[in-house]
Amino acid sequence: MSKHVLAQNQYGKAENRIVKITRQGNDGAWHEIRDLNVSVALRGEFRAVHHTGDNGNCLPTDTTKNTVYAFAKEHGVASPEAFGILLARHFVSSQPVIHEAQIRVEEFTWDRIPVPTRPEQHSFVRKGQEVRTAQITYSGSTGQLQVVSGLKELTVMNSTNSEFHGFIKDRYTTLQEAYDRILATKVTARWAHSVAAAGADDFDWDRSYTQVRRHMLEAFAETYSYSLQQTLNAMAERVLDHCPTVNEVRLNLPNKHHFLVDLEPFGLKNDNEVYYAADRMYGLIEGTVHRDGVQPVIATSDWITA
Ligand SMILES: O=c1[nH]c(=O)c2[nH]c(=O)[nH]c2[nH]1
Repeated sequence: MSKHVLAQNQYGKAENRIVKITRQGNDGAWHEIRDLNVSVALRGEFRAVHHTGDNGNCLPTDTTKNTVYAFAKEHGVASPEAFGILLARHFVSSQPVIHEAQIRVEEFTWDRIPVPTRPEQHSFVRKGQEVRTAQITYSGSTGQLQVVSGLKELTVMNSTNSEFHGFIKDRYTTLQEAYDRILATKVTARWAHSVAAAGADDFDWDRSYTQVRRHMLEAFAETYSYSLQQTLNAMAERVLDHCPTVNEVRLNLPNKHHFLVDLEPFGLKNDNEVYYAADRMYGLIEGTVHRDGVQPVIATSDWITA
């Protein structure tokens, strides 16, 4: 007989990252997304589980994770509250030993990227302002002024129009070819200006920033992508094409992987609807694109994380 008392206890799978895509319209081209972080905590008759190693009352945390993904497919995600209520009720009503369930939901919200060439269907930018950056170097001896503008933490997603296949396969390759995947990245961008020191005071830096940001977002949204590398190049080229004072663009793009959840074990078909949003590890795609004949100046050695 133990002298100690097992007091409050709970368990479950925390931080299930889930992206649910709902396709609407006759052709399914209009996408709605819900991007959630769902944590499950179960409370109930778990004394034996702790004391004797008898797991007869233990619904595995792995099952609670599967339930979250399966429920997204079966019931959809009407709202964080509605989804949480469904899950909490399910755990308590389906297992007599579970007396209470607490579901915590964080929702990451997204705006649509306005695209001039088509309705805003499947391209999104995460809500919340990015961080704008600027690095200015002025040399007293040469009188040279170098301005590198930039931004970081601008998270974007295309919920379709992205493929990745035809890559090298060696004995360590397990990646399946993808013909319709989510493409998401958190953009770090820097661009160097050719504005001469004499003209720097009259230059409209705010307007320039807005233009570069818009062109990068439009290129991200409009590019039918066969790799994030191709999207990187398209974004940088679009800026160079439209912003004459920009000489060079460097982009650091972590590939924020979204993996299709296997719902077959639960008799459910996953038609590219329910994704697991992984935060680590991630592909990191980086590159500089500059005008021909221009010497690149932007550092390539920065430490970028997703
Ligand atoms: O767009 C991509 N580029 C890659 O180089 C790569 N590698 C990988 O595993 N997935 C992807 N996706």
